[in-house]
Amino acid sequence: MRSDVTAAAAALGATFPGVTPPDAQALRDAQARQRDLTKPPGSLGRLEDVGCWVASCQGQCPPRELARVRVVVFAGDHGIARAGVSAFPPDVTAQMVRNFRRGGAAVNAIADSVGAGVRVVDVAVDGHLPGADRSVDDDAADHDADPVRAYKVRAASGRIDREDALSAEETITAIGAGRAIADEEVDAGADLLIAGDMGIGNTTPATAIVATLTGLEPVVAVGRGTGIDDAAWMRKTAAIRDAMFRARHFVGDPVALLRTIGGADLAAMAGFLAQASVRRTPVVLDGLIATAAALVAAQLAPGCPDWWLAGHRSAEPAHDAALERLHKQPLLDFGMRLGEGTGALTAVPVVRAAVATLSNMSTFADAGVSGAAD
Ligand SMILES: Cc1cc2ncn([C@H]3O[C@H](COP(=O)(O)O)[C@@H](O)[C@H]3O)c2cc1C
Ligand SMILES: O=C(O)c1cccnc1
Repeated sequence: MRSDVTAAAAALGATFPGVTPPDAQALRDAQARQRDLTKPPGSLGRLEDVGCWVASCQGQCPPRELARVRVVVFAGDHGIARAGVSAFPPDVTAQMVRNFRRGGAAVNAIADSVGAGVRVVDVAVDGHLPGADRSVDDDAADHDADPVRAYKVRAASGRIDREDALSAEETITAIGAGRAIADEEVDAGADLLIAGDMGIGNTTPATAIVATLTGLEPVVAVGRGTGIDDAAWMRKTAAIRDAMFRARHFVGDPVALLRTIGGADLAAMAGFLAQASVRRTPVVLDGLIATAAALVAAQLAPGCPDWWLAGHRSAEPAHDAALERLHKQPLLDFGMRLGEGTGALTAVPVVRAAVATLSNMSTFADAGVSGAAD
């Protein structure tokens, strides 16, 4: 039976109001201020662009220091994981959710180091897998009242090479869940949002979505995920080929794409990323999973990519294609391939440096420093 929360999420639906662009006047003010600061014009390189982007998102120059950076980790299992496409067993998803809650995952460590908050949402974790570690849920005394499960759509999305990931109703509920979560975060004062992922097998639907939307051949798009061997890579490539065939008519239909070859986590992330833009809140994109969801969100709510910055370039080949399609140049290129929001979080200090320089440096006039010779 549906909870009040998921019914409310479904009511939000997949039809988005228009996305308004970041503030053009604040952008011009920021660009002018960059020229007045005590440095040769342009000498801070892309840091200057990032600072200007934050100012335009905030609608003010100089921009405010980021006070509440939040990462929401969308956890969900995928039926395709049973096809041997990952180096790890599906049980790891639920086990990692427990690890996130205890603060022991990479996302927790990096978030702590950059002063960000982490929220985990179980949208489709499978708690009943054969051989699953049942003890992972022991921490939650009352499962129904557990906030991590408030937006649960289903247990594991469908096996996308053979069946739809979601029903039509589940797809709308999942998109609405992501929207509701973005609303909650913005209402609680978030000034920078990150979508993270946790779900064994999730590079398979993410790659299938990116390849479908960018026209990539599966053999070019498929990466090693958690570190699969050649045999698993061949199984994964076949699964992605079959999934792409099932979705071939849905290149222009983002809701159908999420339903056929996405999943509840990807749908919720897409809703979250689109709604952040509706709410005029900047986002740093993470790796392949988040960027696959972003490509779909860009179809759901045209104009939302203006509110996004690419945090890093994942080692996954399909991530590059997705970034290119979004015209995004990533801030970092560290060979990271973890997800969870870790790549985006690692880029947060760069964003903070961009804001700090634009806000706190003196102008030539204030500091009594001579400008460039005529
Ligand atoms: C311990 C562990 C922690 C993770 N944190 C994120 N992922 C990431 O790796 C998985 C995707 O790769 P694939 O498609 O190959 O399964 C997802 O769980 C993703 O969130 C993890 C994976 C593991 C094993
Ligand atoms: O780029 C990502 O987000 C990614 C890559 C590998 C495994 N999990 C996530």
